[in-house]
Amino acid sequence: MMTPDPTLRPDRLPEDTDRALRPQALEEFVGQAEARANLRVFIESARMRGEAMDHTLFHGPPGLGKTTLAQIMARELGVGFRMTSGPVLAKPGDLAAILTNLEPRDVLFIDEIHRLSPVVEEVLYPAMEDFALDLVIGEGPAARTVRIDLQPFTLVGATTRLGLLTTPLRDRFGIPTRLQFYTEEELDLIVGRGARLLGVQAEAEGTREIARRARGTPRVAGRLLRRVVDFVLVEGDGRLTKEIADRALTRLGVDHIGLDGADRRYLSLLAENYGGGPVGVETIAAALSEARDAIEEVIEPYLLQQGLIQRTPRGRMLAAKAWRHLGLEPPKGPGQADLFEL
Ligand SMILES: Nc1ncnc2c1ncn2[C@@H]1O[C@H](COP(=O)(O)OP(=O)(O)OP(=O)(O)O)[C@@H](O)[C@H]1O
Ligand SMILES: [Mg+2]
Repeated sequence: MMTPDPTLRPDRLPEDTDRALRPQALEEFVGQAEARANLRVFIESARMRGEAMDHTLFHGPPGLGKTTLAQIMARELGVGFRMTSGPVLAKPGDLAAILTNLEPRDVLFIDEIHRLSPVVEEVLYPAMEDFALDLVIGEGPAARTVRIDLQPFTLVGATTRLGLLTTPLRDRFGIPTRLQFYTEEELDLIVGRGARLLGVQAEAEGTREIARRARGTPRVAGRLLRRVVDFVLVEGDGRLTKEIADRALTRLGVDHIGLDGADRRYLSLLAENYGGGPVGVETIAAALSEARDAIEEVIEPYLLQQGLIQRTPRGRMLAAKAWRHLGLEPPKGPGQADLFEL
């Protein structure tokens, strides 16, 4: 079995290899038409009023542009950008220090906001609602609460797991925005732009091939592009063609619909060990030796979107399309009948 290349996964690398390809303005940002159109209005309106834009929450699978959009928002609003993340904010004081140092109308970006600890989250409530910080001074019976005013700011939260956000936090975002997987056409534009930025001559069929196999995800498209460019330079004649893209991607274990080794291991497990399911996600995680979170956040969203698997109350099931993709006949046993009962 082919070991999946970890750098092809849409989740983050320690160092951000995406930086050079990251769009800087809303104008350059491809796709997410609805979100983009709405953001344009809210940004413009905030600018006209000279006020901080409403708090915004981006949610969706990794690599679809949440961090990118947060940075673009700050730039288009013409304000400062401060960035932190849920797990980094260990104590209420950590967040308080950041909040008291914000300039008027700044964007504060909190990544992985579903991983904020409850005591830190408490600090956010009055900050988001009233631009205020409630500090407890002293201890025991002498303790009292002092309210400190903050500069008005825009909190931008990002999460791959909307379901893990507490309701009070979720309710405080005026602009919740779900990011969708990208279409092949949109990814084609992103790959074409990337190729130009990397100074590579690309044929239309070549960028299209990468777009088709990018798992609906700009981050994956960017990584595949860089790998293909390596092949173009070393084995090709300097032009990114469909043939060299196909050869490179096949060598990297990315199949013709963009599934990588980990995706295929997931599908094969369901087919070969469980007759197509239903199988609980814990069982799948244990069998694949992957964290349950990684399965739910990284692998499954795309397989679900492609109609390769289904989520049922009793577990995950392989769809007919996945059986065919694996080159197998879908069984006509009771496993499949379950699908129609639901
Ligand atoms: N619409 C887009 N057009 C062009 N490139 C994009 C677009 N969206 C994202 N990218 C590229 O994909 C990379 C990943 O995007 P980003 O880091 O914003 O994803 P994310 O949603 O924050 O992911 P995570 O959940 O892992 O934090 C960016 O560096 C950028 O190069
Ligand atoms: Mg991000």
